[in-house]
Amino acid sequence: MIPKNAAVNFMVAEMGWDPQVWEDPMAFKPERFLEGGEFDLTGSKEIKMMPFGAGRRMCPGYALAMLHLEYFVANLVWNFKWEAAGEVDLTEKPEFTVVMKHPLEVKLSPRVKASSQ
Ligand code: HEM
Repeated sequence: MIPKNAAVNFMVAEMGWDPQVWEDPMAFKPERFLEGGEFDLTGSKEIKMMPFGAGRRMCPGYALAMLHLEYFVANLVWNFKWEAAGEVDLTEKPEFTVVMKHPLEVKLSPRVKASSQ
């Protein structure tokens, strides 16, 4: 029984580390977020992650935010060549949010496009 006026916290990060929720949770597998993958952002079928909250008060701007983020990342990949400048170490460090213990260093170079002028 949850007492009246109790504050209820969801352990959102733990959800992401739970092998009962995610297959091989610590593996870097971005393809799991492809359409048709094990990823459900709205939590309509089940709640496996909740970056935009869940339920009736879920972020109403999530579709706009996702469009913007996809557009932003797509442009970064389209306009720049990304190469690791050293060893890539995905070890985590908890701060206000979870950050990389050894920050990623990249070598960025612009993808030169043929000018139309
Ligand atoms: C990456 C971008 C964003 C993230 C991670 C995010 C995340 C969230 C989260 C976690 C909540 C609380 C949901 C809950 O209480 O269960 C929320 C609420 C809300 N968000 Fe977002 N949001 C984003 C972008 C946006 C955008 C672009 C808009 C508007 C254009 C927006 C408008 C709102 C509003 C109005 C609420 C309050 C909804 C309510 O209380 O009924 N958000 N958002």
